[in-house]
Formats: sequence, structure tokens, C-alpha cells
Amino acid sequence: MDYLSDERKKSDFDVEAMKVAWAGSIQEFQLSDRMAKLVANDPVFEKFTRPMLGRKELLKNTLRKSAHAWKLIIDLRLSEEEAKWLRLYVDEPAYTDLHWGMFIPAIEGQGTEEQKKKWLPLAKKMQIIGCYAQTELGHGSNVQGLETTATFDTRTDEFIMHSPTLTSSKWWPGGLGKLSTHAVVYARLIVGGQFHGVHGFIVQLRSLEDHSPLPGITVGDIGLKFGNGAYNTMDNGVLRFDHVRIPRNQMLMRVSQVTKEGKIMQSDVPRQLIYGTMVYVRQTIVADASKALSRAVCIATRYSAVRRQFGSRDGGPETQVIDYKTQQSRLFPLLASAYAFRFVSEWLKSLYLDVKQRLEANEFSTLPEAHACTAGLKSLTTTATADGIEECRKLCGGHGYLVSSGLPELFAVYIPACTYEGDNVVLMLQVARFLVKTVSELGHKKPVGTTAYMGRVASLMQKNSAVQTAEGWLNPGAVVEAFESRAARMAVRCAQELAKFGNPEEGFAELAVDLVEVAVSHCQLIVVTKFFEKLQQDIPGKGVKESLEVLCYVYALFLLHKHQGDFLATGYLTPKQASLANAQLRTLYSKVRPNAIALVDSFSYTDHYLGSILGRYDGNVYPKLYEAAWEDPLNDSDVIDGFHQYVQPILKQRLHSAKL
Ligand SMILES: CC/C=C\C/C=C\C/C=C\C/C=C\CC/C=C/C(=O)SCCNC(=O)CCNC(=O)[C@H](O)C(C)(C)COP(=O)(O)OP(=O)(O)OC[C@H]1O[C@@H](n2cnc3c(N)ncnc32)[C@H](O)[C@@H]1OP(=O)(O)O
Ligand SMILES: Cc1cc2nc3c(=O)[nH]c(=O)nc-3n(C[C@H](O)[C@H](O)[C@H](O)COP(=O)(O)OP(=O)(O)OC[C@H]3O[C@@H](n4cnc5c(N)ncnc54)[C@H](O)[C@@H]3O)c2cc1C
Repeated sequence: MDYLSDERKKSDFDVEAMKVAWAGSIQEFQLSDRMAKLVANDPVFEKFTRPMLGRKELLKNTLRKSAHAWKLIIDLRLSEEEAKWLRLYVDEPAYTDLHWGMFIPAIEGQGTEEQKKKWLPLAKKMQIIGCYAQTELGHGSNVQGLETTATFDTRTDEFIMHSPTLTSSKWWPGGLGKLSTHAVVYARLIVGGQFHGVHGFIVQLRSLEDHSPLPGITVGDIGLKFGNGAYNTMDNGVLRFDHVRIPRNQMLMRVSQVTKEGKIMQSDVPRQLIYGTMVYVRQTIVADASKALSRAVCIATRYSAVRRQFGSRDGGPETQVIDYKTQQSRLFPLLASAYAFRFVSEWLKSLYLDVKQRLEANEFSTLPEAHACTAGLKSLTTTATADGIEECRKLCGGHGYLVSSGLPELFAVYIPACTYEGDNVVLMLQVARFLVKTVSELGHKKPVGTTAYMGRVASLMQKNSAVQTAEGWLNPGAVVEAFESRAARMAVRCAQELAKFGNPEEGFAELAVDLVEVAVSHCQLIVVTKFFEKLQQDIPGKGVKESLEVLCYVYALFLLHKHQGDFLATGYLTPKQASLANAQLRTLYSKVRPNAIALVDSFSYTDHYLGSILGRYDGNVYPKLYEAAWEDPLNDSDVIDGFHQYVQPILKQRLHSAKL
């Protein structure tokens, strides 16, 4: 029985066409759908019991699933793209994420042709397993502060990898703790007693025969992390080197080369390319944000349509909680954000692929913008998603706190995304640097790409919003101009404040809070703009474009309402115009309401991937929650183990004293 069928009948757009719009193309949809079903129908990938497993059992279970996934990839001859989707739907963080997601990309981006030829075939056949060992106990954000050393020995033509202090121990790399045979290790290059910056080195850590650590290497897991199950399926590790020797040709040498004689040769490639793997991964993390947020929103939306509280006067049905305006004002902006992040990630991927192509052709001019966009959007979308998942838990009331809702584990797995691949504040400060530089160059350099609006700064500083009615806000030009003006005015004001400091670095440190706000406003502008640009494309299917338009305005006007202080303080909006935007937002929520279930169905998630009783496709929540309670191991017996030993004596003592 489909308890949500009435809801599904209310929608006025073609859900199948929306699924294609969400996926990006019919081919992407079919590919993803095939992989989702393959995983959902395979009992090896069951995951409901995961949060109850002890650490060793949990990790072994993950290894079993990863091995099964690899067997499917080989047996079914899946392409790299299909394999990516398969791993995504298995939905269990594993050492393979870092092997495919960072170790291989690091070699691809920073290795020479010769190095790629040697290492990539081994890695791609999984004859070696690699991780990305950058962060240390003492330093993560400050990459130039890393302490591990790679000292060149001209006599033997080798680097000596060494961990000189406790704080130089590598700490956090996923897959390092128990599984990796190799790592790309970031270390201080020392040649002839001189420091030549931090570089990546391929280092073998474990024997390919018996997996034991090689001489001079101490390696292990760093211990339990937040939540049950969750990211504990990953062996984040600690690693120390005691004068470990590796051949010279294991330094990744696309950026700088060290010759046999100990000479440093710089190629034309900028040193920032050493950070290139992070640009790649940050871009994938934006896509992951839309997936994680859409999962949480799918659960909260379906459950909000099933759940009823209050409102019955004559014994009739109570009100579905999704009909409360307060519920809509918390849920629908998250639904809109999931779509907004999906489309901005699509754009970011194309930007990244363009930059990658240019880098391969030794053209580096667009790297700074790619860095700013990936860093800023990673920060913006992961912060909003982590907060959004927690909001979805609250939207599900008490039942959202049950592990069987799927939300606690999703939250626990997701929140480190605000920290890994760059702490979100540190990344926004990078965007701020880029923006301050753009403003300072306005006189002699035309801003392009995502900062092109800065070229119109004079008019953006003068012109105020012309919106007169709530309907006036349903105009892409009016909305985009509001976000452009706010971002430009905040950036210029901050640049003026910075100019008052004699030492720019001192000014940057003092104004850091304001600078982060400037960076956030710039990134929100990008997301809003890219959503409107998506709507310019041909989007087939009855009512699909119209529904997306509604979501686009919800996303933009929700942000405008939330940050109205900025819009008012910069003088672009009057309080009346801000309140008209809020009135329009209420109207938009009423338009989303009948389509809400169809909009989350369009994510096309299987019940397996959602992993939530509250978010079941059929809405059959209560019987399934009730059944699941009885499957808890505590309910294996009526009298719990430990009762006779620890509880009964207390009860007996009470009986005894009552008699007295
Ligand atoms: C649940 C998941 C399941 C499945 C997912 C599947 C696949 C996805 C794969 C992986 C994701 C999953 C798990 C995550 C694993 C996590 C891994 C990690 O965390 S790895 C470690 C990441 N570490 C960081 O991000 C460190 C952050 N710090 C930095 O990036 C830098 O140190 C910082 C930029 C902050 C400062 O650098 P520094 O050189 O000291 O400073 P400066 O500001 O002077 O910069 C110099 C110069 O360089 C420019 N620049 C900086 N970074 C970059 C870059 N990345 N690219 C290009 N350019 C860069 C900077 O703008 C400046 O330029 P100018 O001199 O001003 O021109
Ligand atoms: C689950 C998980 C997986 C990870 N996987 C890997 C991996 O595979 N490989 C790897 O190498 N690393 C990995 N990491 C490490 C991760 O990249 C770092 O933790 C991250 O870059 C943050 O660095 P940090 O821990 O040094 O934080 P810190 O920089 O110490 O941050 C602490 C606080 O200081 C603030 N702060 C720091 N610098 C500044 C500044 N300049 N201005 C203002 N505020 C500042 C931050 O905002 C934060 O609030 C992983 C981490 C986690 C949690």
C-alpha cells in the first residue's frame, strides 16, 4: 500500500522528466539508476545493523562490502563512472574512497608522465592501495607548516623520510590506519640543507607480501570517531617515519624536479599545483553536499506528509505537519538548497574540467578562480548541509532521533565535511583574499568569470532596488542585482577598511570576521546566479522548468530574508522591500506544497540508499518502526542480561527496607 499516493497525485509536473533534470542527462540518470538498483538488490550491501557493530566487526564488514563491490566492478566490467556510482550507493565510507578519490588524482595531477606510467596501472588494478597523507598531529590547515622531512641524499640518490617530532606524525589520512600499502606523503623537501617547500612523495608503507609495516615505519588507526557506525568504517591513521629511504624518482615531480646531483629545477608549472588534488576533491564535495542534503530532505518531507498532529475538531484526520507554515519555512528552503547545490555542482564540475584541460596544456591563468570557487562553494554547501541535516532531524520530531530514521548516521558521517579538505572558515578566508585582490586590481584589470560583476561596481554601488510589489521579486534581474549589489558593496567596504591599515596582513587578521561575511555573500551570489542560468537551458517535461523556477526563487528569497541585515545595511534595500520579499516567500511555499513529495521522489533514491524508516517510499512508517523496535538485540529476551546481578539486589533491598 502506498500511503503517499494522494500526495503524489497532487503534483503538477512530470516526475520522470524531473529525475532526468536532477541527474543532468538521460544517460546519467540511467547509469545512476542501474547502479542504485544493483546495490539495493544485493544482500551483501545491507546496512541497517551497521550502527550496532563493534569497531573490528564494523571494519571487517566494510572490507567485505568493498571486496564484493570490486568483484562486481570486475565481473560486470563496469566503467570508472559506473564504479563511482556503485561505491556511492554502497554508502559506506571506506579506504577505497581515498584510493580512488585522492591517491590516484594526486599522482595524475602532480606526477610526471613517467611516474604516471609506472604507478597508475598498479593503482587502477588495485595491486597497490594508496592514501593521501598530508595532515599531521600538529598541522592541518597550515600546509606549509608541516614538519615531516624528505631530505635528499646525493650519495645514494634517495630521499630520507623522517618524522622529527611527535607533532610531525601524520594524523587523519583515511585508509592509512590499516589498509594502505602506499601513500602520497607531503613533506618538507630539503636539499643541500635548504628547505624548498612542501612536496608530495610516493612512499610504500606495508609489505605487498604480508601487509606488515616496512622497516622504519610505525602505522596504526587513530581511534573511534563521532557516532555509531558512521565514519568509523574508515581507518583514519597515524604514521611515523624513522629515516625511511625511498628512491629519488618517488618525489612527484611535475612542479619541481630534483636532479641526481641535487639540483632543484622549477618547471613552468606554478607551485600551487601541489594543492591541485584539493581543488579536485573540493569540487566533488559540493556534489556530495547536494546528495547528502537531498537525502535528509527526502526523509523529512515524506515523514512530514505522513505525520499528523493537532487540528482535528470532529474526529476527522489531524493536520499533516507538512501543512504548518512553520514546518514549510524550515523544510522548503532546504529542499530548494538541495536543488541549488545540485546545479551549482554541475557548473563547478564543468569549470573544473575546463581548468584541468588547461593545466594539462600548461595554461594556468584560471587556477586562482578555480581555487576560490571550489574552496568557497565547498565551504558554503557543506556548512548548509550539515546544519540542514540536523534541521531535518528536528523536523521529524522524536522519531528523527532514532537511528532507524537514518538521520543520526547521515549527520555523523557528514559533519566532518565542514573540516576535511579544508576547514570551512579557513577556506572562506582564501575566497576573501581572492576578492580583496580582485577589488585592488579593478583600476587596471577587468574582472572575469564569477567576479565579472565587480567590473560594474560603480553602478552597483549607486543603484538601489526598484522592486515595488511582492510580485516584483519574481524577476531574475531584480534578484541577481540584489545579490550582486550586496556582495560588491560589502567587498568594497571591507577593502576600504583594509586600506586603513599600514600592514595589509595585520588588517586582514583584524577584519577576518567581516572578510568571511564578504566571501559568503560572494558564494551565495554564485549559487543564485548558476540556478538562474540553469533555468535558461532547455529543460524538457511538463511543468519541470516551472517547478524549478519556484525553487530557485525560494532559495534566493530565503537567503535574502535570512541575511536581510546585510541587504539593509548596504543600503540596497529598504525595510519595505525586504518585507515584500518575505511576503513573496510565503506565497512560494504554498506553490511548493502540492509538489513537495514529487520533488523528493525526483531524487530517485532507493529505500536502501535512504536507509530510513521515516523516509520510506510507501510512507508505511508506523508498522515498520514498531517492527524494527523488536529487532533490537535488547529485546531478544524479556529479562535483560545483568538484571539479576545488578538490579534485582537493589529491588530486594527496597522490599526489605519497605518491610522495616
Ligand atoms: C563520506 C564520503 C564518502 C564518499 C566520498 C567519495 C569520494 C570523495 C573523496 C574524498 C572525500 C572523502 C573524504 C575526505 C578525505 C579528506 C581528505 C583531506 O582532508 S586531505 C587534507 C586537506 N587539507 C586541507 O585542505 C588543508 C587546507 N589548507 C590549505 O589548503 C592551504 O594551506 C591554505 C590555502 C589554507 C594556505 O596555504 P599557504 O600556501 O600557506 O597560503 P597562501 O594563502 O599564501 O596561499 C598561497 C597561494 O596559493 C594559492 N592557493 C592556495 N590553495 C590553493 C589551491 N588549492 N589551488 C590553487 N591555488 C591555491 C593562494 O590563493 C595563494 O595565491 P596567491 O599567492 O594569493 O596568488
Ligand atoms: C574525517 C576526516 C577525514 C580526514 N581525512 C584526511 C585525509 O585523508 N588526509 C589528510 O591529509 N587529512 C585528512 N583529514 C584532516 C583534515 O584535512 C584537517 O583536519 C583539516 O584540513 C583541518 O585542519 P586542522 O585539523 O589542522 O584544523 P585547525 O586548523 O587546527 O582548526 C582548528 C580551528 O582553528 C581555526 N583556524 C585555523 N587556522 C585559522 C586561520 N588562519 N584563521 C582563522 N581561523 C583559523 C579553524 O577555523 C578551526 O576553528 C581528515 C579530517 C577528518 C576530520
